[in-house]
Amino acid sequence: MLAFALPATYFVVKINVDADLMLAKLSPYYDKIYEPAEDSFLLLDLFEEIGATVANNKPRLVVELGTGSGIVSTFLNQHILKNAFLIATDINPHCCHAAIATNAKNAATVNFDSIQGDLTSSLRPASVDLLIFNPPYVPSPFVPTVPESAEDQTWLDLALDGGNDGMAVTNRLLQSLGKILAPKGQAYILFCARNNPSMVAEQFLKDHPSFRVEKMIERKAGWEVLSVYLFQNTASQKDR
Ligand SMILES: C[S@@+](CC[C@H](N)C(=O)[O-])C[C@H]1O[C@@H](n2cnc3c(N)ncnc32)[C@H](O)[C@@H]1O
Repeated sequence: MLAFALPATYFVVKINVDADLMLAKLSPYYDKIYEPAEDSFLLLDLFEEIGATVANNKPRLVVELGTGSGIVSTFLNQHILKNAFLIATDINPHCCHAAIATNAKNAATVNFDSIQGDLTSSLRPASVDLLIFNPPYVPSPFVPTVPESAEDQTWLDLALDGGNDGMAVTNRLLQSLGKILAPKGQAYILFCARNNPSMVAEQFLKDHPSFRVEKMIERKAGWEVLSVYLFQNTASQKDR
């Protein structure tokens, strides 16, 4: 079992990946960023299980989109991918600060940074070897508008509301995946059952014949069923 801690300024917390989570909500970020939850832990459990395989691929640039507290990318940095460069991105600036603090608390390495931005907009095409995204996946009437100032109180609304079918944000990523992944690059994307992930995967494969898609893990979380799918670019450098 792997132990993990978030910074004291954020949560006083020690997480055992399989079990306990104790939060003391004392932080400057509290109420502004997404607290680690069942979806975050599903990703940690998956990477704990397949960590050796992921590390064997020797990804050089690893990007977590929508990093929230930074728990997933810090976990990867600390336990799985010690030689990669990790970028934790989020549209919410408070998450970028929290992710840097979480990493500094746990891994204290220089191979980690954070960028505020919309999905992959700040990244070079064909540059990402490993991409991870736990998106706003909950079906909702609309996707909240992005606040104009850091002081706005509505940043957290962007964490869960995913618009129609909960797929508005994820669909935008899927449309850019073929462009942003490096040759042989991989993306691990989390879905809830209401996103209809098997249908999404089928349609994606029709549009992207050079990809392979596989369901990696699925778990009931309360009344929701969560899963993580791997989208693998099988095109090599030569094919591009
Ligand atoms: C469900 S939370 C996941 C947080 C964290 N990765 C975790 O697993 O605990 C979704 C995150 O995506 C971010 N987000 C929403 N829309 C985004 C966008 N267009 N670009 C980048 N990040 C976005 C939210 O701010 C939020 O931090």
